[in-house]
Amino acid sequence: MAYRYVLYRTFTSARKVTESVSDKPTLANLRQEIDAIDDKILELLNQRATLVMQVGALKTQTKSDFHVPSREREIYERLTANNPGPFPSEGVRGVFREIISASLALESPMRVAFLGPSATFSHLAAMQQFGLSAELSPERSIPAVFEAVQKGEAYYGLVPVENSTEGVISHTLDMFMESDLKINAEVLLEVSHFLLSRTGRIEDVKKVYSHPQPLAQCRKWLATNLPNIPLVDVASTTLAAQIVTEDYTAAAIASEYAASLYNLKVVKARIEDQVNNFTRFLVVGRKFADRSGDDKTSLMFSVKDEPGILHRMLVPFASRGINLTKIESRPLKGKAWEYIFYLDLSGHISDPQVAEAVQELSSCCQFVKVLGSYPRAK
Ligand SMILES: C=C(O[C@@H]1C=C(C(=O)O)C=C[C@H]1O)C(=O)O
Repeated sequence: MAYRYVLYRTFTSARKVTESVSDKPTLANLRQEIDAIDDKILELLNQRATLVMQVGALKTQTKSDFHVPSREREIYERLTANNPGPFPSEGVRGVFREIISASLALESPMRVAFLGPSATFSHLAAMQQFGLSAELSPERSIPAVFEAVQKGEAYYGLVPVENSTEGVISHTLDMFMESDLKINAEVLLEVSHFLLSRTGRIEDVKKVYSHPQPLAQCRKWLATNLPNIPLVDVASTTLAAQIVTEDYTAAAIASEYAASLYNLKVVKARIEDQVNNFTRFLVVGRKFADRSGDDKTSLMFSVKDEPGILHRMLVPFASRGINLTKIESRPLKGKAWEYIFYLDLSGHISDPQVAEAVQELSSCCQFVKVLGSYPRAK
């Protein structure tokens, strides 16, 4: 019923405006109306920017951080929940992400280090999370991303942590052994691979370049559609795209964004063997993130080697009904057969139940480190 009402309201109000211009809507009339609405949107955006600048001035006086992800999350949630349509809610989030990104840049462009080079999936994830007004800076390695944040050269760092088909990226998890940076957000990105070339014609392809992971994820498609064509491993999908710009007989497996960046044509879209291929990225910063109301907490700990320890380390969570969303173990360097555990759970470290469970866990651990509490990615 609500949906019908919305449709009725949308069409009746649109009709009224149309009638005021002409009885019969023409392309020119409709565009005139759109222009008038765009002018209003622009006026409102400027009113909003003035308020954001006032907030910035207040925050400078109180020496508080300008960027507040929990407030941004609240804005996205409220607007998508209240959106009557037909404008899609996914679009609402995208539009407001850019509005907020541009508002933050009014203060000073926010610098975010990511695992480069440009046009890789980490770059796409950084754009998805921070919008186009953030200053996105590619780094050569995962440790270099952490270092840029540690030194204050970047406000945040973004690194991949796991892929739904290839599993965990252990290099990122290992970084938390030495680094005290905190996880401030997680980003989920659907990974889709595109076959790109200069001509866009499959019959011209005599060689395929890519990073070993996309080559592995597209193995079946390649064997069926390009049998006997040499596959060449290179350091990144971006490098593959760059090589292809100079060779008409080569193709690269890379992102759709790489096609627009390097002016390549799409030979075939979405060639991954497994649909629903997602990569999860972590955003790291120097401080803990505030509670957003729907958060996850990541912990890292090592336990004493004794009977029943695996059971004991889970009891503090099970007894409080805390949901564990992931558990991973990694060998403790320099200590054969001793392990570090990584655990993700539902809730924020400021929730009394979560804080108590972590406290109880420490009684059976050699050490516990809270890596961060952050909004759950949707
Ligand atoms: C304006 C604020 O500061 C920043 C900008 C925001 C915005 O454009 O809405 C939201 C949160 C902050 O990252 C605020 O905290 O309200």
